[in-house]
Amino acid sequence: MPPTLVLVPTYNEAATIEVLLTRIMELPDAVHVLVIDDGSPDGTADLVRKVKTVHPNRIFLLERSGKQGLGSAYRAGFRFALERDYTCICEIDADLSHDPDDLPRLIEPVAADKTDLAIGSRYIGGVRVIDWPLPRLVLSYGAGMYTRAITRMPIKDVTAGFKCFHRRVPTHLDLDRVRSNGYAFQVEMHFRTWRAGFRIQEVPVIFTERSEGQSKMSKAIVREAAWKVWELRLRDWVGRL
Ligand SMILES: Nc1nc2c(ncn2[C@@H]2O[C@H](COP(=O)(O)OP(=O)(O)O[C@H]3O[C@H](CO)[C@@H](O)[C@H](O)[C@@H]3O)[C@@H](O)[C@H]2O)c(=O)[nH]1
Repeated sequence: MPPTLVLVPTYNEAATIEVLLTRIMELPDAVHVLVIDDGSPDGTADLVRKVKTVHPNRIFLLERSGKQGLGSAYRAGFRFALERDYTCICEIDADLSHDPDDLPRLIEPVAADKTDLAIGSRYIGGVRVIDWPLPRLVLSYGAGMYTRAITRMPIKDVTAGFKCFHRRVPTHLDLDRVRSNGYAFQVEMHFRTWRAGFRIQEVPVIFTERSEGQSKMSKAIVREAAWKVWELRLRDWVGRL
């Protein structure tokens, strides 16, 4: 497996972060983790430091002051990865809704140069979501239909947060231009990756609703995603993506 960095943004994920890190550490040694924590009041960073004492060379912690958004956390994570020698750069949620055992299935096609971005998809070959309340499932699935209708992006799970990029993708994309901060960050990265001509593959995964902690979904995040797709489409149309 090539040098791989798994980015984990966290805000109040003390209930699950230790288990997540321990499970990722069961993967081959080439897989490292960067947790980007936004000063979680529940002490998430202390727990990361605790697991880090066991794996000092594989776990990294970036501590930021105050909640600055998912997109901002990922931008910082990608910069960290690109300053170092990682070939594969993955994203995963901290709440165990994504199964860390699926990481090799996302890393392998990228490592074998069969694709530039492997997306862990909930919506190919049916709907693979466990325990999501119906309104949340309808919102996520509906957001996908809306986004695809406006952007024409050939991706089923447009808001997926579980994926693996080859480093050539974020190297090519100008991260300073990716301004979305909520879950729209995921849509914007997919759109820019696709429009830049990179290869994208969706890999079926099962998404299980978190049993601990709370989602950071908010009306502001939904609003941002709703107008962002129009902005991306229009920018692309006038050649100023
Ligand atoms: N550092 C940091 N991390 C954050 C912030 N906001 C959220 N996170 C972290 O980002 C991850 C995802 O946030 P959740 O709030 O758990 O997301 P969700 O509602 O379960 O979201 C699901 O749907 C989204 C939209 O479709 C997906 O983008 C996401 O991957 C997941 O599938 C979690 O690890 C959470 O701690 C923030 O402001 N700062």
